[in-house]
Amino acid sequence: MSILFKNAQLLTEEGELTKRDVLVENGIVKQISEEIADGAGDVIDCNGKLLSHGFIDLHVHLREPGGEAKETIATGTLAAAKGGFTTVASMPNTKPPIDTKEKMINLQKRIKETAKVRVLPYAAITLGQSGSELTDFDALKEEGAFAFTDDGVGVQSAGMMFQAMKKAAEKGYSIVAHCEDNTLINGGSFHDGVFAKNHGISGIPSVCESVQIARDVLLAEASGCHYHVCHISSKESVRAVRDAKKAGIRVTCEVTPHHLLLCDEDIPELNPNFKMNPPLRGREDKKALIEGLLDGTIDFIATDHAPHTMEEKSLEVDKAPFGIVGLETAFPLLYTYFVERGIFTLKQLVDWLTVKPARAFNLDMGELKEGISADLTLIDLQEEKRIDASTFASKGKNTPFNGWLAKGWPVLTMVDGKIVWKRGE
Ligand SMILES: NC(=O)N[C@@H](CC(=O)O)C(=O)O
Ligand SMILES: [Zn+2]
Ligand SMILES: [Zn+2]
Repeated sequence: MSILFKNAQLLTEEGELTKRDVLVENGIVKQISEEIADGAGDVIDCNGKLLSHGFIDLHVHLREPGGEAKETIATGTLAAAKGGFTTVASMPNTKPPIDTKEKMINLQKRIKETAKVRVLPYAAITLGQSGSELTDFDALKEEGAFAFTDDGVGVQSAGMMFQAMKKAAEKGYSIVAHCEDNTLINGGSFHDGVFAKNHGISGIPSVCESVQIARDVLLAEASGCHYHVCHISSKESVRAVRDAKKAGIRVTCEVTPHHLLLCDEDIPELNPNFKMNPPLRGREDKKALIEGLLDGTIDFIATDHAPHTMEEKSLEVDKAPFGIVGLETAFPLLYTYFVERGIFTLKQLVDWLTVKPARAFNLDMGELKEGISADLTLIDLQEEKRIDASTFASKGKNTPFNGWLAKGWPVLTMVDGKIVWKRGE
């Protein structure tokens, strides 16, 4: 079984685009050269489109088990494939949360049966994500847990977090944190900034996140564990991570496309599609996130794809759940609003979606070169269209970007040498 990609554009180490042919054989990238003659297998004429290593999203919510009305492994991973992602890491805040070996075994079975792309399942740090008792890390790891997180809630007690980190450090596991101090949420749905003020509502202050990051980097230092911060959103948080990295602490962090693209001034009205956790912060915060990516404080981009049903998102804003979808719009939005505007280079953007997340977690993937598993995505950088949530493969249509014009749409996604999604099919 072989597939030959003809006339593709590949990014070089220096960030230049060069024309190459790429031969995939038995699931492996067999050869990359200027010209490869047609053989017995299929030929795909890329016609100058960008061929990249498949994108890696280490923060998605697939909602199975228990949340199938919002998303399933099948629909979420099809959405991933449509967005050019070949690997996603799924969050364990399902119903019930993935906190025991048995639940992990069942989840792995469902992944095997229904996933369209690679899925790396996270397990919970604490039983029921309740913050009071650690899960059995070793047993969960044995069943393929990717790392440990209570995403959806912060681990409230420093003592519990320290225990988790010490245990993780012993075995070389990663602790991944949603940072949110429950005593500082303030009953808010939006950031404690201009939007909340204009609407006379209470907001979630930045310290709600940053105090927990500051606490955790010190715990990471004392325990020696690899500590990763989810969806970093405020300028103080970026500073805390920057200082920690300078001090030699093993901390990494991710930022979402929506926190890079939007701030609270962009929220048009009390609209649940602009409600997510952490909230869209101020203009200065958005600027700090972009700077943090550019100076290496922020390691990579992850979508925090968080689908909810139309019914849930039609509730009044304070009753609607937090979260927005992101898999099918991440690349075109970032390409259009950052690369085309000269803020990021194409190489930087692709690295933040491929090799950078892989490196942060020591995954042996992320670079397009001979010998790798053929996880590839083909992108039409010229195609421009309006985002239309009704066409999403995801069950979740909850996006603040509906109607936005964006360029750079994936047209084909391959995992392990198999085409898992192709435009028009
Ligand atoms: N990001 C969100 O707003 N929501 C996530 C939870 C989370 O990522 O914290 C969800 O599970 O819906
Ligand atoms: Zn979270
Ligand atoms: Zn999340």
